[in-house]
Amino acid sequence: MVRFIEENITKMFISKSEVLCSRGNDGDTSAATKVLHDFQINDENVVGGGLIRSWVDSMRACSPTHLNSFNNQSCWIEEHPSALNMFEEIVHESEGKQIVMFLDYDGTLSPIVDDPDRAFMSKKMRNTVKKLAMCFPTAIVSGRSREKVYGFVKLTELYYAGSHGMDIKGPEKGSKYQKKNRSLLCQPATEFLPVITEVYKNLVEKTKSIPGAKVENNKFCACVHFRCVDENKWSYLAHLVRSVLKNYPKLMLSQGRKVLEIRPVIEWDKGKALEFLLESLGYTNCTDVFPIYIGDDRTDEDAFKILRDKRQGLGILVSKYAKETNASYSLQEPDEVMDFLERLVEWKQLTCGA
Ligand SMILES: O=P(O)(O)OC[C@H]1O[C@H](O[C@H]2O[C@H](CO)[C@@H](O)[C@H](O)[C@H]2O)[C@H](O)[C@@H](O)[C@@H]1O
Repeated sequence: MVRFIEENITKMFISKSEVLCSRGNDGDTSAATKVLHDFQINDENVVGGGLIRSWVDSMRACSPTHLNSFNNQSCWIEEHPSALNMFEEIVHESEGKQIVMFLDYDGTLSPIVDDPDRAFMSKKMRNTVKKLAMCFPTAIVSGRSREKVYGFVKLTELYYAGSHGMDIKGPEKGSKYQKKNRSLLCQPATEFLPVITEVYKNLVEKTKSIPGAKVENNKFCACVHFRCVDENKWSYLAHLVRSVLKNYPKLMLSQGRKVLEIRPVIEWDKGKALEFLLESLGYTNCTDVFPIYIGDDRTDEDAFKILRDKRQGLGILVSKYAKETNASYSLQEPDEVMDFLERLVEWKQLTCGA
């Protein structure tokens, strides 16, 4: 009986009543109840089971091995053409406007790797971003803590928006695009710092028995990595995460690339960070600004949507596969991002002598 429950809970395809009704010959209800308690399955979580299944299904669906089933690839490319192929059209559209660059980090400037602590960007990419920042105001917008993403990028002349935009800092004094020589800092979620620290510790404790699971403290948010966890255990891990989150009504869960993100329930995201940065740069309600946002993940969609809704600038999704997106263009991988950024630098130098 206990084995039956464990096997089925791991798959998350059963409800509490199904477990209790399907008592085996052993009739071991107390053991069943204990296992249910250990896994914290209750009616609320059974309802949440649908949510967990949908997270896990969409995480699976985003794996390259499953991706071919989404839509028609050639149709998607027609709708979201390569930003490299459309380069001339893009720069033509930006004519007479100030380009402002927004770059996501993981999967955009650095390739996706198993170990999040080793997601290094290449020297070539760093050099390209450095040149880019000489031509246009440039911001890195990442789910990671600002300090951590700065540790990877190591360029002082950029704006950094860490923790999904909840921790924004301007470039150091003397940088070309530093506005009015004043330092810039925006941290709309400071009151959540203690709770994030606490939930991070609880998640580490709760998930430590799952081989490959990794919890990352991203300062104003946290995340649980699924990438190195056996796919058969994804539902169980998602369930554990949800059971911890149940005790934190002011935190919410969202999904990224083989990761569940834990964030404060505040109206702030990468889209708001983009708006804040444009405002700080003096481009509120301006028609002569052309923001370009490049990102690969669901959290980047908030920024793509702002640009689409405002009909301002454009979003570029980094993906080899067809995905639902608010971006207008696509690039397949970080190497293509680098080529696109290089072309922008060359174009700027040719046309304006940056
Ligand atoms: O906004 P981003 O800069 O894209 O950050 C989002 C998350 O990126 C990192 O996780 C992702 O990249 C890892 C390294 O390649 C990969 O192992 C993981 O599966 C991806 O989800 C980062 O570790 C997270 O903290 C960020 O939230």
